[in-house]
Amino acid sequence: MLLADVARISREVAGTPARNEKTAALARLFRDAQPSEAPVVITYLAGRLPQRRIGVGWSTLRERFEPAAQPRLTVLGVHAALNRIAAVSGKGAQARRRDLIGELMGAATEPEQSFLLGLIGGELRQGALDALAVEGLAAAVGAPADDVRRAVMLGGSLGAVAEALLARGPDALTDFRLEVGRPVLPMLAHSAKDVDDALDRLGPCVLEEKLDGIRVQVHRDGDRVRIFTRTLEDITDRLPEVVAAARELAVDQAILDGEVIALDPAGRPRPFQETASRVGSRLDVEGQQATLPVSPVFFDLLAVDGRDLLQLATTERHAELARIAPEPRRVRRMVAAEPGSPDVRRGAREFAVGVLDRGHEGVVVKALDAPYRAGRRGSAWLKVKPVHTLDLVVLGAEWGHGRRTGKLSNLHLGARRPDGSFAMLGKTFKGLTDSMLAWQTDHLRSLATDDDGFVVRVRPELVVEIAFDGLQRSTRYPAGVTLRFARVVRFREDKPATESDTVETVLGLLG
Ligand SMILES: Nc1ncnc2c1ncn2[C@@H]1O[C@H](COP(=O)(O)OP(=O)(O)OP(=O)(O)O)[C@@H](O)[C@H]1O
Repeated sequence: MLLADVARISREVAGTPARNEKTAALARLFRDAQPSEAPVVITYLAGRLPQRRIGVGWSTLRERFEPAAQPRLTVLGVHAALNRIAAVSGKGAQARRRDLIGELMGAATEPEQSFLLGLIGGELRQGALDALAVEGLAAAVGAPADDVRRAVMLGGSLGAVAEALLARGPDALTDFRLEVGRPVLPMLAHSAKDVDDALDRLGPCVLEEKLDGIRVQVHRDGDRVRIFTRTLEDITDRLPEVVAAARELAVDQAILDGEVIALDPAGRPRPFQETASRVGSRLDVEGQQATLPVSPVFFDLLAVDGRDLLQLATTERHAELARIAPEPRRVRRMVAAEPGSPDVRRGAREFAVGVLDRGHEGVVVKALDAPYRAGRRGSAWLKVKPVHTLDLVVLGAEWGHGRRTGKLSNLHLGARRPDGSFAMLGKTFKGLTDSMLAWQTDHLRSLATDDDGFVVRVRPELVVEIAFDGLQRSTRYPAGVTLRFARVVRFREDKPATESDTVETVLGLLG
């Protein structure tokens, strides 16, 4: 398949507001794709690079390259070229990368050049593309879209499902079952205003402490244990104590959902940043384990000894979890089977206060009869936190002055639009400690697409959690609102930009 075909369909999809036209265009493209091309085509359409980063900076991308007259670049050829660029390292790497980009751009026509530049610079991102691609793929192979969606959820990757479907048709869907060792996307929560609001919306439910750690999915098969993050990254080697804890469970095979968290000797949580840096680090694991051990605390069980529990009700899954995991390895919970009763409501409020007193973040309230909806932000789980924060995406940062000279400081913050682009909501440098400033300067430089000496624009990938005192209407910002007294709480490296808060959520807070 030619890159030109992908670039053309990408423009068509972005250019029409009609969902059925978008899906039809994608279906046409998939019908023409070879199975092995599908995973790359899908990431390109979503505006992502399979290599994630290729180490090419904005100064190279800004250069003009003479375009080719005829389209002849193939998708797999471009993929291989970008792999070569990503692999360049050592002395003279910049110049070598520039040469390779020059070769690639020189072989591209003008529309292909602008597609490639958008792709490498992160400007083509289309957040909703994966959902559309599922529908396009289903239409291309004649399979029900729901079945394709479920296969993606259980297979962990749209690319793998697409490749199998294009190779073998709808029969391939039976390959994608819940399997120990293969992670699935976790179920996510919506927000509720307070405990009463959550009880009203859910009916019979269970309240659980919301631990402020890092979400993990732990797979155990005999002695083999694997640990995955919420973005399905394998972090087993970083957490030997979690592996050991999983081996102690009274079970042979299981998939567990939970949180890892660093606790002090009294069982109170240590600051989130400590847990996050421990989980994020591959260096000196043994030393770190000695100084900052983390504990897994589980709240769900997806499979046990060959049985898939996803369709079972919360109550039944929790009963199975209680059977295999001892109490300290499970979150504390309180069942509210009759949420209409004043006593139960009072008890629920007291439970939430007790959770905060123990230093945790809030509660997650879950409907008792709900199945586990992997990969979905379902309305069966509602989180209640006393401090409202937003997870926004860094769009750029300004060079600091005075004490902050040479550091990237004032952050430009964006909320996600339905089409995957971002609307800037405001700026802040409040709440940033010296070590956060140093970290963000390094990190944002690696995402830079432009630097005019005042503002560095970056690929919209870094999520930051922002506290604020309220919203105010503003004609200066595109969504018509800005944040009052915004301050950075922490970086959310565990959260992809596609799951950051949306403009709709922000406008909903205006009341
Ligand atoms: N008992 C619990 N049940 C479910 N999730 C929990 C629980 N305790 C802590 N968590 C964490 O809270 C998150 C639930 O909120 P959500 O699904 O919206 O993810 P999030 O956007 O990362 O949320 P937040 O930023 O509030 O942690 C989970 O991803 C998980 O990491």
